[in-house]
Amino acid sequence: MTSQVAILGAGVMGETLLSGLIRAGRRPEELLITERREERATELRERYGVDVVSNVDAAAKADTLVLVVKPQDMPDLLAEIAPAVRPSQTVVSLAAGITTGFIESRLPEGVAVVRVMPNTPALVDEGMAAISRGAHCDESHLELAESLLAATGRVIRVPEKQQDAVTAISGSGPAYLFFVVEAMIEAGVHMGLPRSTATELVVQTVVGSAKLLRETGEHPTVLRERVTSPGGTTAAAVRELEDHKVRAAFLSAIEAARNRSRALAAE
Ligand SMILES: NC(=O)C1=CN([C@@H]2O[C@H](COP(=O)(O)OP(=O)(O)OC[C@H]3O[C@@H](n4cnc5c(N)ncnc54)[C@H](O)[C@@H]3O)[C@@H](O)[C@H]2O)C=CC1
Ligand SMILES: O=C(O)[C@@H]1CCC=N1
Repeated sequence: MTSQVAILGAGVMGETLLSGLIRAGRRPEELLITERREERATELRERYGVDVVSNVDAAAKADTLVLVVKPQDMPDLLAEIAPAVRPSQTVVSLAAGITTGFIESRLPEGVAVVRVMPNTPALVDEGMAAISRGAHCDESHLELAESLLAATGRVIRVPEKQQDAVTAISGSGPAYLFFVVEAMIEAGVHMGLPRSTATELVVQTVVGSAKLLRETGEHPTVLRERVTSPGGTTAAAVRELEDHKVRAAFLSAIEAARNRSRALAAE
């Protein structure tokens, strides 16, 4: 029998993982999904050729259970699957804020739980995921989680106490960058550029800058200084950003995300 992976909750992140696993060569027969919304289940069954089953059937059949429901839906999902879960299975949770202890305490004793924080660039195989071990994990469980996430990008291991900060940085991070992109496009439109021109300029600038950061390994300050000619345009812009406390706003925003992650398990 083939080793099966079930994705429980196939919304944005569940589909991101599902599509990545299929791109990486997993056969639809090796995958199962569960989804509360019927029209969404039909859509994914047609798009990927995977079986859609109930949560209990997924828990009974699959070797690996990947939990991708919202943190607020996690208690009900765990209560539903707990009677079918066995200690030979591995449970991988992608939910923000939900600790391995929270999951372990609601499943049979001894089940290995791995906590993961992924992000949406996984959809184009440029994801960043951080994984942490629960109380009953050994190296094989971490490697299993790594092999799932490596299908869609990079994976690092972090102690679980860092996961709320990771969530605030790389989990939510794409949204901050899209926010900056929106603002830059808007600025171009304000100055009279056609929206399509502004969009092309901004998107390629973001992609190019990301590539420059990664490929040179230079510190961002050094790269920024290279763009900033004395008395020039960039210096004028950066001064405005500092005057408007954009750096401080990022610090507060990311701390707010970290605090929200901490609070989610208590809801
Ligand atoms: N969207 C993102 O960028 C990221 C999301 N996450 C985490 O992934 C999880 C899911 O987030 P999204 O995909 O954005 O939310 P979503 O709302 O798009 O997906 C959740 C899906 O789970 C389904 N669902 C809820 N309860 C269910 C149940 N009992 N049985 C079966 N299906 C059920 C819903 O119908 C929905 O399709 C969250 O815990 C979130 O913290 C983590 C990192 C990034
Ligand atoms: O906004 C959220 O709660 C989820 C977790 C990280 C990204 N999206």
